[in-house]
Amino acid sequence: MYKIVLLRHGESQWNLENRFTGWTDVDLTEKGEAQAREAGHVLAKEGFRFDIAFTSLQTRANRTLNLCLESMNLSFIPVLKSWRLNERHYGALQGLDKSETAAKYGDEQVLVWRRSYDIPPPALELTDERFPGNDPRYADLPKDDLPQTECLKDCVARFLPYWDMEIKPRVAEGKSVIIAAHGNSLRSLYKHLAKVSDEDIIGVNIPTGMPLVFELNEKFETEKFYYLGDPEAVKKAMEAVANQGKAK
Ligand SMILES: O=C(O)[C@H](O)COP(=O)(O)O
Repeated sequence: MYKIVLLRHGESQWNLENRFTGWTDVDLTEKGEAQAREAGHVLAKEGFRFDIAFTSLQTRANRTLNLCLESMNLSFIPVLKSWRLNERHYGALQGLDKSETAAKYGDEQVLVWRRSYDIPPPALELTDERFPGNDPRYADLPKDDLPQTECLKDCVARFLPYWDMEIKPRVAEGKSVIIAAHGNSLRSLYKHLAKVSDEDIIGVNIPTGMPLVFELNEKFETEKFYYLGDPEAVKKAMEAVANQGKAK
């Protein structure tokens, strides 16, 4: 049996401000840092120990991973980073307040933009300063891979090849793996591992800083998955994420 851990970054500055973030590279708040350390403590207490870690090219996930590993005394393990684990690109919504956007366009429309499987938010213009082609960290990416917006289906399409080629083989050879990434990039992997339908994925919300464990059999089929931590706190945190996209 294999166990892998998925960890969404701790609270970011724009989580706190309730703004659409996507590929905007915001940092953690103090609470987010504390959540990352706490995730490490919980994992250590439950007997987890990692051989290798995977994360995105975004500061909030990178720092969450570092703080988590530090509190587990595992700062020395190899860390592989890829843009394929980045948050789903939120297109022209990036920077906007989620509740204000819901007040303007309606809760239903915002739910579609946030959670539907195949309807992307409005796209950025190529000339927009928020376009990732203007960010040197993506300079080596083929132009066609640079998103102007993404729906979850697009995110699945970029995440799964990385899972298959880089992460899964390490797990298969017996390495214990943690993946520190983002709400929607982790929903992509969640959808795949838990075999969630295109319709049902709309109801899946991943809270910040709470380790999510997947237990997989030899065929890489999910036997069970669960969050570590107090179930009531997890439930509340998931509801809070769902409510972020509603008008006040
Ligand atoms: O990109 C963002 O705004 C968040 O990281 C995830 O947001 P969501 O829960 O609104 O999809």
